[in-house]
Amino acid sequence: MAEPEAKASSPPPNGEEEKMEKGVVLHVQCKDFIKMPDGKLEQWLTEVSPVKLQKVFKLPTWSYAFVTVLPEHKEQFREAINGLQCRNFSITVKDGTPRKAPQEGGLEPSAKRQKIKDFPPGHVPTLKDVKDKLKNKKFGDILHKTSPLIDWSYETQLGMKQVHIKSAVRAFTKQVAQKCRDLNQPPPDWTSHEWSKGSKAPVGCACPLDAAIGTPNESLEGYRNKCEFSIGFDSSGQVECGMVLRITDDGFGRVVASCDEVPFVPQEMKRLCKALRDCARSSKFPVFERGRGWQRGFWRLVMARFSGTELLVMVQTATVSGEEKEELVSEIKAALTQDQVSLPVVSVYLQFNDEVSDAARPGAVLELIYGQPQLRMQLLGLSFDIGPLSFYQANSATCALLYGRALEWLQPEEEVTVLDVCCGVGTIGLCASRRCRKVIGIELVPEAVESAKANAALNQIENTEWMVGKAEDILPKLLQELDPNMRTSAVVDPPRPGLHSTVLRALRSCSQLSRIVYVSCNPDSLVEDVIKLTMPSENDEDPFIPVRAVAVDMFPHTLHCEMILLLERSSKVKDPRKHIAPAEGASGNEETCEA
Ligand SMILES: C[S@@+](CC[C@H](N)C(=O)[O-])C[C@H]1O[C@@H](n2cnc3c(N)ncnc32)[C@H](O)[C@@H]1O
Repeated sequence: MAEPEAKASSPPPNGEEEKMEKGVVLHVQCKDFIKMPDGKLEQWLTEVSPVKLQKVFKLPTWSYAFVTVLPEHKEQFREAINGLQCRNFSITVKDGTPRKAPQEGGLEPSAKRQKIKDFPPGHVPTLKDVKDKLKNKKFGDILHKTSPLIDWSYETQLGMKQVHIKSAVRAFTKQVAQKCRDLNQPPPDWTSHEWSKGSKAPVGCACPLDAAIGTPNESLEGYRNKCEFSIGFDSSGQVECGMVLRITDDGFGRVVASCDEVPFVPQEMKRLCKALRDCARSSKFPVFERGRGWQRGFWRLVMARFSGTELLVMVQTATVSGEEKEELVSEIKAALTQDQVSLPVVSVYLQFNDEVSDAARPGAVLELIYGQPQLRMQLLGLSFDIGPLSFYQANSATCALLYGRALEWLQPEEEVTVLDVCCGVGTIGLCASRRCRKVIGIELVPEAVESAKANAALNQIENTEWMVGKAEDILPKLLQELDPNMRTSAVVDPPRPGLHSTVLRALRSCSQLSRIVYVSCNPDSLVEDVIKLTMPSENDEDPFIPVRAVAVDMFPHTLHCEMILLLERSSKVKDPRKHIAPAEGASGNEETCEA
C-alpha cells in the first residue's frame, strides 16, 4: 500500500497557452507513465504517434500526460494510441482541458464559466464527486486543500470510503463477467447475482464487505507519523515552511502555507516547521526558487517522522559545499536541537537535491548531521528501526488495525511459508513470522531491506529471509524453485500503480500458493490486478476468487482510501449459492438444493 503524500496535490499544467490554443489537448493516461521521465515519454509517444505532436506535458508524479495535437489530427491520434500497450498497461486517451492563465486572485475563467456548485445540505457525495469538485477549485484554503472531507462528520467520511471500495469490488466483478462474455466463454460463478446473494455481498459484488475500519477517535488529529513540508514563499511573499497551497501561474513555483490548521499534522511537527521557518528567514542562504529554464537558492523541503515521542528530520537543500556547508549544518542544528527550541529531535539528515523536481535522485547525497541514524517505532508488540528513506505506514494507530485484519485473513499457520511482496521494512512479515514456518520478504529499496534484516534481529526473529530488488525480477524464479509441497500464502502491498503483470502471472501460476491478502492504497489499480488474478483461463483450472473485502481509513479527512481483499483458489472456496434458503413453497431438501 503506497503512502499518499502529506502535501497538497499539484493542479494540472499551465503555460504555453498560445500553442495550446492552436492545438487540441488530449489527456493520455497509462499506469506505466508514472515510471517514465517526461522526456522519455515524449520520445516514445513521438515514435508511436502517426501524427506530429505539438507538445507533451507530464510531471514526474503523474500517470498521465497532456498531449497537444492539431485539431485535424485529433481523431487519428486517438485511434492509434487509445488501447495501445505501453510496457505492461494499456493507454487511454480522453479529451483534455486546455487551460488559460488564472487571473490574479480569482478562479480561472473556464472554471468560473463552469459554475462550481456546492453540494446541497445533507447530500453525501462520493469521493470522486469531491475530487472532481476540487479540480475546479483553484484557490482554496490550506485546510480544505489538504483535508477535503473535513466538513463531513467522521462517520460520514467512513461511509464514503465504504462506498468507494464497494465500487471497486463491483467494478472487477462486472469486468470479469464482461470480458468472459466478450471471449465467448461462460463468466465464472462468482460473478453471478445468486453467488453474491448467497455470500451476503452487496448487489453486484462478488464478495461481502466488512464494516469499514476507521482511525480511532483519539487519533483523528495529528495522526500522521510522517509528513513532508515545503520551504518557500507564502501568498504575501514571506518565507514559510508548510504545505503547498498552489502552483504559481508559470507552472513551476509553489505558494506555501503554514500547516498550523492542518488536522493530520502532529503538534511536534507544527513546532518543527516554525523552527525551520524562522531559521530559513534569518539564514544567509536564500530559499530555493525555480522557473522555466532557471533555478536558484537553497532551502527546499523538510521530511519529518514522529514515533510518538521522538522526531527524525531530513532537510533537503540544493548542494552547498566546503565552509558554506558547515555554516548551513550549524544553522540547521541550532534551529532544531538547542534547548530553548525543546523539540524531541533525535536524528537530523541533510539531503542535497539539484533537480527541478522535489523528488531527489535515488543516489542523492544524504548525510546524517546529528544524532542517531534511525527512529524506533512500536507496532503490535514489535520494535522497528527506520531510516529516512524507507516506507513505513504513515498512521501508526490505524496501521495496527490494518495489519491485524490482514493477518487474520492470511492465517499464517505453522506449516505455511508467507511471502511478503513489497515488504518495506518488513513490518507485515515480521508480525506474521511468529505464527508461520518462514517469511520471505521482497522489497525494492535496499535501505528498507537492511532495516527488515535489522528489525528481525532486534525482535529476535529467525525464520525470515529478505530479498532486495524488483518483485517482477525476483518472484518468478523464487516461486518456480519453491518446494512443490510447501504450503504458501502471500501478502502483497504494492505502491499506487499496483503489481507488475509478471508478478501477477507468477502468483497465479504457483500451485503451492493458496491464499493472497491484497493490501491496496489504490482501489483503481487493485481492480485491474484482481481481474488478472481471477479471470478464468484455458491453461489454468484454478484461478483465484475474491472472498472478502474491507475499507481501511488510514487518512481521515482526505480522499485516500485503503482496502484489503482476500483471494483464495477457486478449488478451495465453497459455493455460497448452496446456502441460499429455498424460496417459500419450494419443494426439496438441502441435499437437492446442493445438487
Ligand atoms: C505500500 S509500501 C508497503 C510496505 C510494507 N508492506 C508496509 O506495510 O510497510 C510499498 C513498498 O513497495 C516497494 N516497491 C515499489 N515497487 C516495488 C517493486 N517493483 N518490487 C518490490 N518492491 C517495490 C516500495 O519501496 C515500498 O516499500
